[in-house]
Amino acid sequence: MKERLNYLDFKEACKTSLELVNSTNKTEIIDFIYSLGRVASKDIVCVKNLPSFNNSAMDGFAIKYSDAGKTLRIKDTIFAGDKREFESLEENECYKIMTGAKTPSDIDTIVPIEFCENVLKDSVTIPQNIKKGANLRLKGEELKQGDIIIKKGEKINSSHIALFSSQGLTQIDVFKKIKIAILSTGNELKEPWEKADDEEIYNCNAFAIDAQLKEKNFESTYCGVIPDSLEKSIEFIKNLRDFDIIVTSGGISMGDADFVAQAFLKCGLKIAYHGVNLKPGRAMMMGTLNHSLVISLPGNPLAAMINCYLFVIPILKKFQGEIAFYHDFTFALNKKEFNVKQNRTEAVLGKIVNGEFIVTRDNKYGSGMISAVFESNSLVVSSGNSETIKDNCNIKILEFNGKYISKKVDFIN
Ligand SMILES: Nc1nc2c(c(=O)[nH]1)N[C@H]1C(S)=C(S)[C@@H](COP(=O)(O)OP(=O)(O)OC[C@H]3O[C@@H](n4cnc5c(N)ncnc54)[C@H](O)[C@@H]3O)O[C@H]1N2
Ligand code: MOO
Repeated sequence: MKERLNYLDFKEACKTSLELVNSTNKTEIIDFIYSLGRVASKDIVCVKNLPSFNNSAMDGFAIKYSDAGKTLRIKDTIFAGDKREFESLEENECYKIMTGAKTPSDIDTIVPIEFCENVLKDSVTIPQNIKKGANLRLKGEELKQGDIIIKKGEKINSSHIALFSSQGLTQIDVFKKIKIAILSTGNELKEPWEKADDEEIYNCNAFAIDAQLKEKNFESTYCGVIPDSLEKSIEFIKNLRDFDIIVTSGGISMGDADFVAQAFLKCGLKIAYHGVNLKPGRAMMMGTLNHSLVISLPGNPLAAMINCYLFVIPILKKFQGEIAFYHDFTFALNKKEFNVKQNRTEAVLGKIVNGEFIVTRDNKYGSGMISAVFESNSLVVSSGNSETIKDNCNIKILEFNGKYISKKVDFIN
């Protein structure tokens, strides 16, 4: 008789998976315009005060507050980019000034042009009711030299790129992209560009996994289908040495053609676990092979996609050097009661709309289905301690587009 998989508790499997992973230490310096989505490998600090000189926030008049309510002589006009040093103002004098222009050192207030009266070529009447210090942007008020713009391990987003440009920082230290191989298994598979007859199915897992990884900024290489034979599988695996992470799907369960675990073992895999007490997604294996991490997902597409989301994304984030790699959850009101398995962690698909969660197809779908994932945008993970998830109560939800955080939180209901 075949040995039953030794199922690991879901929480234990999540913990073990992440413990197997160390952040990559390979770094490179890249041009800032290509740094979007990459992970900073060093703290990057502000090198130029922001702003780097006192300047006007409005088109208007630069005055001394003590001259409010008076008609003032316009001494000169200052434009953005003007590098001249301006003389101190006498009483009853002001400068006309444009947005972004450097302010003379003795002025303390800017009055927008539309608030002034009698605006002539050489004089203007300033209203009485103005606020001292208004509309001035002060040197270093946003960021000072030495302030941290992005910390090591943070993912670079569009606001970081704005800051890099504002600093003239064109060379950014990032972690090198980790190398990920994606493999499928099964003689029944045809590639989407081949012709599949009724007894054959199209390979959907490889492309679903690749797309999920792309959504989170990872690049992967699709290496093809591992053949359903031990010898050929071993040969195939030997050619994957260059990859940091090898993600497979299928061939991991109890079938006579399920060679994946055996083939990896023959190649030297050290198994961390094989089987998780999770529905769907029980057939899951993880281990290390030389310098690579091997993650074997179930063949059933729905289970493969859910396990990719639950396990693979946090693992890759940690490997890539990100500090925020734990799933974060949100609360939502459960609209419809549904049944869950007892004594087994269950990941239930649903849709969260305006803060309300609606379970997909009353939680009655098979782990081979693809459309149930397509109809959903989130997951509820139940503990196995009760039979139902009641309606009209707040439950913890993992959104497919959810956030990742640096501190572990318990997202299980
Ligand atoms: N006796 C047992 N049988 C099964 C068990 C078990 O514990 N005892 N577990 C079941 C569960 S749960 C799952 S999940 C599957 C997982 O099996 P494998 O990971 O070995 O996957 P396969 O048998 O290779 O395939 C399962 C199913 O998925 C289809 N598949 C595989 N790869 C792809 C792909 N790239 N694209 C689309 N579809 C794919 C494959 O054709 C099968 O229909 O085992 C259960 N059985
Ligand atoms: O455990 Mo399987 O992974 O339900 O489909």
